[in-house]
Amino acid sequence: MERDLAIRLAGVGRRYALRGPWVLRGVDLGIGGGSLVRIEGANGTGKSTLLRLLAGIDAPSEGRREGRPRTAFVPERFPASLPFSAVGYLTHMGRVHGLARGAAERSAEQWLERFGAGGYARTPLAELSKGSSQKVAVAQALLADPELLVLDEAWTGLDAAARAELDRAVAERRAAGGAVVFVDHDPRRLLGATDETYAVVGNALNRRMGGGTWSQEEDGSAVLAGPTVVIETQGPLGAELPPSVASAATGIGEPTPEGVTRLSVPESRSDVVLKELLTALPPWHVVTVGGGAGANVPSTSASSVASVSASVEVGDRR
Ligand SMILES: Nc1ncnc2c1ncn2[C@@H]1O[C@H](COP(=O)(O)OP(=O)(O)OP(=O)(O)O)[C@@H](O)[C@H]1O
Repeated sequence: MERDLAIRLAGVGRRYALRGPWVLRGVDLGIGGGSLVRIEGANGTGKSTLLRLLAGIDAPSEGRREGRPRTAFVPERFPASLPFSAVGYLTHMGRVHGLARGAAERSAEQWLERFGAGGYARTPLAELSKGSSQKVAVAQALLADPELLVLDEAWTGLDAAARAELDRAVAERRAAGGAVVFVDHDPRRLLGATDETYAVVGNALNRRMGGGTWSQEEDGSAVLAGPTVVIETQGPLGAELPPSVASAATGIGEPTPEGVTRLSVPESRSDVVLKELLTALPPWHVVTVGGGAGANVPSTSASSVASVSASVEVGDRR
């Protein structure tokens, strides 16, 4: 494994029953030390499944998790009925993470203070409000300085001050060389700081590149506003996508064994992307062009792409 990678999933698949449907398949994901990675996707696509695999609290049905960083996880649902006080639970977790008792107690109290929950330190977990138990869930993950911090909707339920404190804690972890992977329903969460964004689509993980305007659906899920176009394209054997195409795409699928790559592109940029593909040296073959989320364009076969191809002038080549 490369030295600077905190963790890698290699060819990972997960399904919950023998011969059941694959929730995830063929996931290759390397997370570098110090990086901040966002995972997104519609409800039920497998984001939490992916985070549990990264955190090592669930095992892949196929493929491997490589690397053994000291890992902490904030689950989507915190088991608030555990028979502990807040500080008792955190001290216990500190010891599980390898801290001595005194250090665990000090760290527990400091993190509760930081999240504005110092006043609840002696309160039984079962008596805490939802927001206060979320503070304990977050403190639990931070108290042992993890090398890999995995956050599943960790901001949900926190008040504004605690959300800002968690943002600061994420920045501190990264500054110390730790990697942070997160899922959050708010598309603006850590927006300027995120190094990479991946979307779970189908049962695959697509790296999302380029811009796009995010909006929020009524159910709280995030969607890319504006129509998108799906382009299937086949390049010369082993060729990388032209960089201008990669940066314009909002989603890039893993190539099929035949070398066909599926791209999601904002409709407003699809003409430019098609032109870039067709004028690349050597050119990429456009297999299909079709409507993605909210797209106005009907699915078309490659033959109708000829009109785009015909309008491309070689002089435009960059
Ligand atoms: N322990 C489990 N046993 C059986 N099926 C499961 C289990 N955990 C998740 N699944 C199934 O796997 C699929 C993906 O679930 P997962 O919770 O990973 O999605 P998600 O993208 O995090 O969803 P959400 O956005 O709603 O939180 C769903 O169909 C879910 O029912």
